[in-house]
Amino acid sequence: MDVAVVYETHYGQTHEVATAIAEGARQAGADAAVLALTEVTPELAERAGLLVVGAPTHVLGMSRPWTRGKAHPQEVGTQGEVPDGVREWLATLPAVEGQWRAAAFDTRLPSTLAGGASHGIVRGLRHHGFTLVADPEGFVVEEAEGPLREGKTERARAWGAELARALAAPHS
Ligand SMILES: Cc1cc2nc3c(=O)[nH]c(=O)nc-3n(C[C@H](O)[C@H](O)[C@H](O)COP(=O)(O)O)c2cc1C
Repeated sequence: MDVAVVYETHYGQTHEVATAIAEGARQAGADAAVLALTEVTPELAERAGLLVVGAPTHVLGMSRPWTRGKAHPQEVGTQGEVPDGVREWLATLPAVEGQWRAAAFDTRLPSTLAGGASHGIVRGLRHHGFTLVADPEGFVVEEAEGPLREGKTERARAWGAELARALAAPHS
């Protein structure tokens, strides 16, 4: 697999962006897969030519158990369980010493004070030794539960194609 687009989502918006990124990567000739956090093993993450990691912004950054609980109050009430988010998943990655490439994105509200989960994702990926091939991207949602702002799906496709082309370029 050339490109693995890994996502956390609670209302489906980040999944939608991840799907569009993979479509764009495929249009540019890459073999791309979209994977939920629970589907990605550290071994698979390490094998992907490019790991693209995305998550919703919660309280200016990556989600935490209590913010995920806010997004799933009915589940917390019944089972007391909140699925892991990208913050916990990043901690499971192996150290890869620079030879593996990655990029990060997030979804966020349309506010200058929105923050962005992608900054924390970038820090986590760098911490594990990944080389970032692009600046992080934020995709705006109109409301917490969506929809994506008009034009963002197209932007995600174009970004996916840019990433695939960066992957095809020689290692720098
Ligand atoms: C508890 C909680 C906190 C949030 N905090 C922020 C925030 O600080 N900044 C922001 O831009 N969006 C914030 N949001 C909105 C999310 O970014 C939005 O729900 C997300 O982009 C939707 O993506 P998803 O459908 O993949 O979960 C928050 C949402 C929740 C549930």
